[in-house]
Amino acid sequence: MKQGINVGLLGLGTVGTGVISIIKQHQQELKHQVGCAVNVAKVLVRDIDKKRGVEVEENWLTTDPAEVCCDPEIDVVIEVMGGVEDTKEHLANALKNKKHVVTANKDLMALYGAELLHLASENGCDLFYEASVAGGIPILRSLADGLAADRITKMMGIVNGTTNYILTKMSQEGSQYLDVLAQAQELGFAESDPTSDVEGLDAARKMAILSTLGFSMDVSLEDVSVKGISQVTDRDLHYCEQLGYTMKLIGIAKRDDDRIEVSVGPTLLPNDHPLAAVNNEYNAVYVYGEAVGETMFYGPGAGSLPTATAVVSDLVTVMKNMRLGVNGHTVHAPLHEKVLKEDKEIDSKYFLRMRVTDKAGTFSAITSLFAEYEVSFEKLLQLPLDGGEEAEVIVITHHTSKENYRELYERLQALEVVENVESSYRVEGGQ
Ligand SMILES: NC(=O)C1=CN([C@@H]2O[C@H](COP(=O)(O)OP(=O)(O)OC[C@H]3O[C@@H](n4cnc5c(N)ncnc54)[C@H](OP(=O)(O)O)[C@@H]3O)[C@@H](O)[C@H]2O)C=CC1
Ligand SMILES: N[C@@H](CC=O)C(=O)O
Ligand code: NA
Repeated sequence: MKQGINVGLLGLGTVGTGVISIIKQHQQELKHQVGCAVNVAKVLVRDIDKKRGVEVEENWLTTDPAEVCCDPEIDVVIEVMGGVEDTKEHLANALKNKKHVVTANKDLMALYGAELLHLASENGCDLFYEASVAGGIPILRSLADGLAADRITKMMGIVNGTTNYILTKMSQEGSQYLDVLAQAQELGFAESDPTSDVEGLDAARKMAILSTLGFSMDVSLEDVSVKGISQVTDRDLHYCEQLGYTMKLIGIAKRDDDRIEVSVGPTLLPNDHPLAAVNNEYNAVYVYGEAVGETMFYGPGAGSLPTATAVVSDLVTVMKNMRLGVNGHTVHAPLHEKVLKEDKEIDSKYFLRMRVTDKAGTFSAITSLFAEYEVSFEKLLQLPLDGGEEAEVIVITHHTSKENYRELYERLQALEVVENVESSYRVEGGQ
């Protein structure tokens, strides 16, 4: 093993700053674990003159990716810049130049993970991406190592810090959606374009990565049914509270007889459900294995130092592998062919909020339709709206298939007494 390991960074924003801080502050611990010093050699940024949140040494910064990805002195490239197509090219160059890669980039791994992992293997290099899912929680290594002997059947959790922060502040403090989103951006939780957070795409990418690893199937973003939180209103949250539920953006990946479903959407959880108590930018993932049963992983899902911890831990794994001479051996082709469930096989309970005409017969028209589709009510509320001519009906259904529910929903929208179905969310937990 040589005297020290040279690391090049692509990006020095929220996560990159945390990576440099940890490398500097934990140098003694790192050296103890891997037997040599960790040196930062080069850092790619867009703007060399920008003020940085950490002390930057002379000659570190560059705007030329080749100075990081092609420099023969650099052993490991840490990608914390984001982006997809150009970033993929930078990482492909790094791997072809025999550099190990650590990335926090779920957009990239959800789209090109398989291709990059094969390129890494071909070049005898490691490629690790723990920070890409649930920030500081060591969930990918738990699936790949700690639960490697088991057969995973379900993963369910909160995997986006920004939306959990927003929903927590809206529910608990009555904050306004746009104000809290701005706070999440300020705190460094949100993506550079927060649309991917609030529309559920970031969580969907993470669920695709989790399912690929957990189910050993090639699951892509297109396989994930996605709905975000941008349409969630104060009224929805008010009724959740009134009915004893908490709303969270939940990712669900389930396997039944080798047929899978993967989805992300605002979901009502009973207040005593463990995921209902996961607040702010914290994430949590339930993993069910046939042998182990239920396990739960909890921790900060976003933010500078928590995310950087995952990145630097991957770096430590690369360095331990270098010491043992076993880099580039982690890729496995998926064991199972991916088969997605049909909508008639996907089962759930639902919350519905409808604006209806407040007159005799409305209630019976609605209940008759539910009876026609054999969907029974778990909870039902009818409340007059201001003005007196309209009312709001809130329903929590018992279990039904996604296919049946979609048809019922369309028929409800078309009912003369229903002015509009204002919102509809999945409900998990309970009976
Ligand atoms: N923030 C978080 O909590 C988490 C983020 N991630 C992921 O980590 C990655 C980084 O996120 P984050 O640190 O928040 O992002 P930031 O926007 O804070 O930082 C991005 C950094 O990359 C540099 N950069 C971006 N594009 C280019 C480019 N084309 N050429 C050169 N430099 C570039 C920027 O340079 P400059 O500073 O000069 O503008 C900046 O230093 C993303 O993939 C994100 O999804 C993963 C988990 C958690
Ligand atoms: N924007 C992401 C950052 C971590 O992946 C989030 O909010 O979870
Ligand atoms: Na993680």
